[in-house]
Amino acid sequence: MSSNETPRGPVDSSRIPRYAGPATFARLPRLDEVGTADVAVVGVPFDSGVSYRPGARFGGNAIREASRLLRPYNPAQDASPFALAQVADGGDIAVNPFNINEAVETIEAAADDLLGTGARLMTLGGDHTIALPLLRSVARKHGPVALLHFDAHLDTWDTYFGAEYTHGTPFRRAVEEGILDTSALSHVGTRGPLYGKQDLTDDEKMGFGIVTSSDVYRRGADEVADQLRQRIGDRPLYISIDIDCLDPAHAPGTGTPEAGGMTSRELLEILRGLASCNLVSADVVEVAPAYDHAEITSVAASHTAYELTTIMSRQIAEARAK
Ligand SMILES: N=C(N)NCCCC(=O)O
Ligand SMILES: [Zn+2]
Ligand SMILES: [Zn+2]
Repeated sequence: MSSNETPRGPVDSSRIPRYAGPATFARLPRLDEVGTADVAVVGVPFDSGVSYRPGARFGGNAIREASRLLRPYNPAQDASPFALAQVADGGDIAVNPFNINEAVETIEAAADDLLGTGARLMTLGGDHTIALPLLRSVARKHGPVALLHFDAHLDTWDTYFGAEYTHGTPFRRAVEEGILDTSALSHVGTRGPLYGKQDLTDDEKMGFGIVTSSDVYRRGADEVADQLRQRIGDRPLYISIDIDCLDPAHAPGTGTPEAGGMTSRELLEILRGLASCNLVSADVVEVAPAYDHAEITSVAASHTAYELTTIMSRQIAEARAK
């Protein structure tokens, strides 16, 4: 979208019932209907990298379905994200479910294409394996990026069954490849049993700081967001959200649930506290609708993606106004 064009927004739910028609994220136009977008929302139907329950390949479409109820004005950030910038749904990346190496390459190439048009990426669904190719592509454009990783798990393990590309290993690979800015790496929402104490030692050596789910509970979302914001500064930032950062009460529909997690309110509040960060792209992963009930998980995921797209749209509009 050029700066003098008005973005094409979502379908008007006061005229066309919000449950009618095929689902795009937030009822936004498809990318092919608008040509190019400032923020491209893209599904990544891939879950061949999981160590436990499969099903995150269906996450993107479940989030799109749950996002029908989102409305155009976000009072928490005092912004109408879809009027400030062109946000559009780019459909799904067609990923090989039988060959993880090829899937990783396909995701990286698709992300390169989209970022090459000038869009920021907001990906929906998939297992956490997909963060690696997305980070590779983002780092190719911006250089090593700061990473905020919301997750019950560290995802900095080495291999599973000898496999390097899995949903438990993307961030170790990313550190090895030099695509992360190791002065600004944080896990948020971490909890649950580990394989050994060494997991934490290894993770710290890679440069990660940890804000556990109990830290969030004790210190509160505002203080946590302030601390994260200071650490990130004005570096280009990638936010990766594994929906299992939430307590299973707030996100039952996921593959590796752990008790004692954050509430969806805490997650959304922390994200709002990061609104001034230079968010270049983001993902919401590990939504597995087969284990969901009443769309609890996909509703939480859709609101999470809404806050993230609001942050990106506001920044795009601010940069244009300068
Ligand atoms: N949900 C993600 N991304 N990772 C979980 C890995 C848990 C494990 O198998 O030890
Ligand atoms: Zn996880
Ligand atoms: Zn994860």
